[in-house]
Amino acid sequence: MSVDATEETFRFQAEVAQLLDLMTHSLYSNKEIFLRELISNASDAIDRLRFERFSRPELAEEADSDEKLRIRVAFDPEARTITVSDNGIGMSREEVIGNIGTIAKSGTGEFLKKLSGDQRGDAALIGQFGVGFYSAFVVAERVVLTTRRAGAPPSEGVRWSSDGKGEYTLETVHGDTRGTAIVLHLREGEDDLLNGYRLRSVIQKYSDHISLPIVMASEASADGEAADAEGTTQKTAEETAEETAEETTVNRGSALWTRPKSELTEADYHGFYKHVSHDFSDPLAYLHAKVEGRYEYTLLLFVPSRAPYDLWAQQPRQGVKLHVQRVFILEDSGQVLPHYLRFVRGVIDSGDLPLNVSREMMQGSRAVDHIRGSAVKKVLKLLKDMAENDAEKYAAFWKQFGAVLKEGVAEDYGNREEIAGLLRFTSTYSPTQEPDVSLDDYAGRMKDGQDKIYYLLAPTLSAASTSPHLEAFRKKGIEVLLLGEVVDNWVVTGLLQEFKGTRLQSVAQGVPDFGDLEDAAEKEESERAAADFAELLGRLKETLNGKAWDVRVTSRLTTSPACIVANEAETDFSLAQRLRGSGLPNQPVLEVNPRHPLVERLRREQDEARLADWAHILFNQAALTLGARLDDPADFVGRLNGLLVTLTGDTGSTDGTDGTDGTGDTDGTDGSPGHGDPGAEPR
Ligand SMILES: Nc1ncnc2c1ncn2[C@@H]1O[C@H](COP(=O)(O)OP(=O)(O)OP(=O)(O)O)[C@@H](O)[C@H]1O
Repeated sequence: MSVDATEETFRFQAEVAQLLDLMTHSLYSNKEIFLRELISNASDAIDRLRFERFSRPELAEEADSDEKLRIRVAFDPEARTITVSDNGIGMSREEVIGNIGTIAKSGTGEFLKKLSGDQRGDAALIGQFGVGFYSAFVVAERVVLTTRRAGAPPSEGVRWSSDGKGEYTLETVHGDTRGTAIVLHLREGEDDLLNGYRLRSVIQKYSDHISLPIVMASEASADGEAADAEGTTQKTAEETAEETAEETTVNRGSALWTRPKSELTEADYHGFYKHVSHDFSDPLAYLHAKVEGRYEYTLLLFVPSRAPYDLWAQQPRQGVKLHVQRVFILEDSGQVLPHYLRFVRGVIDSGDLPLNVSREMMQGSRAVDHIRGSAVKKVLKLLKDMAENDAEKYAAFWKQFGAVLKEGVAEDYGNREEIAGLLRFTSTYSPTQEPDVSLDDYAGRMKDGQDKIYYLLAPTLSAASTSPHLEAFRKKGIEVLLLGEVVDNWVVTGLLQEFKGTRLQSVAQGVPDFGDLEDAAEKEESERAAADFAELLGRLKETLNGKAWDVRVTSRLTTSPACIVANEAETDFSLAQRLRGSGLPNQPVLEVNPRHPLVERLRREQDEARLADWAHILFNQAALTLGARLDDPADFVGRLNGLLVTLTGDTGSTDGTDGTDGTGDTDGTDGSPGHGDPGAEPR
């Protein structure tokens, strides 16, 4: 290629510079993966070329009759370079600027924040993020990429060059051939890579499953024999015939998912997973199914062992690649697998779709509907089998993806029951906060006479597990599911009001209903307490007018004086709270425990102002136990301090019995307690 005089210098996007720096340090112990990454990109580039040829026939004209789409790996011991080239789609100048030297992935900022500087942890994270092209700098001190876009004239070749230190140069060059060549000028001390045997074995280890041929120049037969003696590569007769005298295909080169399961080892599947997912770790589970009948398709789907970095990003990448007759067509963006299975990676290959299928066409396609239905069922079955046969593995899955799977209860009505069976919760029976209870577990150990599945929603699991609402349930030994994730609201309130015929009931909504678990004596006691406390309740209600919709006595508390619950007709308070963003239900009800000494004492409180202080303090305390925010924290503190000073009796001026507030308050303007706090403003 001849060089054009115009050379421009650009700076890397700040994130790229940061990532490059981290990458070169944290990936060093696994430096060979640069080859896997560059081959993977080359393979994607050829896939894209094949796909574009369907919609742009003029690109097809470019192809020679004997054109062989391939990836080539070469090395030059003299120049100390390794070159990875492909005859795929190539890049225009704009594409080079947009793709190389820029990170266009959503969630990059958050991802970078997670990096700690700890080498091992960062290496795993970076692997998950997808190191891609930049991994070349782990072994290279300079990388030169030369490319020409398919369909572009030879005069529009582009050369990108950088030492990875913050800047790169671009120049226009004469590009004789379509595609991309990446030349790595190795760092000092990396000469062990300049070895055909080594490169072949790295390719076979990481890239054997790439469905395109990866070719290398044939070396002295000893080298070739050594590679074959590894026994990892068996070529088809066709492939062997295609090889030139100078070049041999190093990998097997057939689409892995088309091969019979019996031929494939776990290592084959794991290697392929790393290619499709750009993940470093092995998958947690996978399924490989060839379906024949009305529609014919192959599924090779993986459940990763760790959540991808962008799982919660606005537009997370869906990781299933749709193929039609082995040709890559597009990455699923929700047409094939639903959003709640967005963590699944893999390949779906269909023989029933046209090669020029577009996202729009997929929407109305019966074949796609059928494949989707079957793929979802198979993934749910895979998870069910994992849950039944390997609880530890399933717990690991749940930790990473449980919150996403819960979305399925709302998103996938048809599979609601199956998904509900896969959910795991922490309950009052759990020894730790680990979610280890399924709805079936719960249903299986319900008490005689218990007819509901009880749950408590709270902003966090800790708030749920210490909530006063659980007191009576704990005393009666009734299990309660503790729900502390945002998505739990949607799981229980709207969509999963019952599980296999048993109703779900919040323990913080309406009047507690223990069904047959409440005996006659308890009922009688509750009724008597309601009558005995009627006057106090009326006074409290008046005081809390505008704050609490009602005040009533409850049997749900044993040790706490009060709690806040949602009104029967309301949605569960936790949902309301999150919708409003405040912390309390729209029309909360304050429930007081008639057996608590504080409540008992209040019944005798004659001083209306002091009663008002107690009422507000009880209300706000109850709000705090919900993990809610107080609307008026200063008022709460003022009232509380006022009462504390009264209780200590050490006011310096009064003993609290003279009708004043006993706070040492000197202005005496309203005579109400609560103003002894020097910081509190008058109400
Ligand atoms: N050989 C190539 N031919 C054509 N385009 C390429 C090639 N290599 C890289 N690219 C372009 O550069 C982009 C960035 O590559 P990079 O390897 O950094 O990330 P990626 O492949 O998109 O994702 P990942 O980081 O997960 O590997 C690619 O998406 C592709 O558009």
